[in-house]
Amino acid sequence: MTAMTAVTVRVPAKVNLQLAVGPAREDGYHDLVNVFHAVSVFDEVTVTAREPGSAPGEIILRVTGETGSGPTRVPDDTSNLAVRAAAVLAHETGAGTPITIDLHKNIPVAGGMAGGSADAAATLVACDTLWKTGMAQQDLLDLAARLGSDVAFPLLGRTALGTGRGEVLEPLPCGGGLHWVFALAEGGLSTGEVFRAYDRLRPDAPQPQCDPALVAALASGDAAAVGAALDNDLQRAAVSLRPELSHTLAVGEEAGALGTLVSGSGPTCAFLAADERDAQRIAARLLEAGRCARTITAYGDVPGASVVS
Ligand SMILES: C[C@@](CO)(OP(=O)(O)O)[C@H](O)COP(=O)(O)OP(=O)(O)OC[C@H]1O[C@@H](n2ccc(N)nc2=O)[C@H](O)[C@@H]1O
Ligand SMILES: Nc1ncnc2c1ncn2[C@@H]1O[C@H](COP(=O)(O)OP(=O)(O)O)[C@@H](O)[C@H]1O
Repeated sequence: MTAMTAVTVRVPAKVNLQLAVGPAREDGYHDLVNVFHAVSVFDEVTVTAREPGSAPGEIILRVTGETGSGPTRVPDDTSNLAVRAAAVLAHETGAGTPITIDLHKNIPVAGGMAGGSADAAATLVACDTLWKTGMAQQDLLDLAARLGSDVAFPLLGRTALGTGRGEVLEPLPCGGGLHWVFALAEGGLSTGEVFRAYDRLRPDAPQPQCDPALVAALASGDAAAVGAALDNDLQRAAVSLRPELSHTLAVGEEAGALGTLVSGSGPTCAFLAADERDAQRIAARLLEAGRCARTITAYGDVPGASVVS
């Protein structure tokens, strides 16, 4: 049998159906109630073993596709979350052999859809497979949480409730498919800056609570009720940094979306549609109104990071 030399993993983006944010903690993070929902916008991560004799531990990174621009551009050095994920797994297991990581990105960069976290999760799965480290799911989830608050979720995918800083996950049943339109903005927003704007706007933030109406609507697959329950505490903060987002949200509302909200820390706006045709119609209206750079239609929920070859 020949040794495996390359592993490709497909990993989804997320939208947050509820994002309730508590007050700033002493460690600078915020306690969250974060209802993650994985959608059919995928990055692909391929990890390839390099020739024996290459410097051990050295990781080469290549990034293609949606790479972003300006200060939020995807880094192509060791600060890239995918490289950090491979390095952490190698360090924990002692298994790291020289690899090349190819990221093919479709998830909008710094758009509040957790593309970097998705790449890190996919890299953990790809390296675990290539290096045959045989990590238990819970060990991968723990490693993921060390890399970032959002990195554990794309390992699970589907729909899940995240508490703590978002890394403590519990799957939530989603009884029916949901159809989405995402309106992409020019340039990204820094997650840390959005949380800081939130602290200025809500110095009195209460402890976050999960909305039972959303959980019930999801379980029964009632898209209209899910739309009515969508809620994001970071939305005001994101709009305060990018006032034009309020116009984008208004176009979706006028077009009759079942629900509208900023995705996570933004600036991507998410619109829940009744079905795929409705999603195409809302996307066309957003483009006609000239209120976004680009649209993507997608559905959820979808599985988490999985090996495709
Ligand atoms: C807001 C959310 C919603 O899912 O994601 P995005 O919409 O940006 O993708 C997440 O909470 C982002 O998760 P992630 O992007 O992994 O954040 P991290 O790397 O852990 O933290 C980046 C910065 O965000 C702030 N942060 C993050 C998570 C949290 N619970 N409280 C925070 O205050 C901190 O300022 C931290 O320095
Ligand atoms: N693999 C990666 N893909 C995208 N961004 C990355 C990656 N690794 C590190 N980053 C950094 O993380 C920032 C946030 O990117 P991203 O995860 O796409 O957005 P968000 O946190 O808004 O969901 C980027 O601006 C970039 O500087």
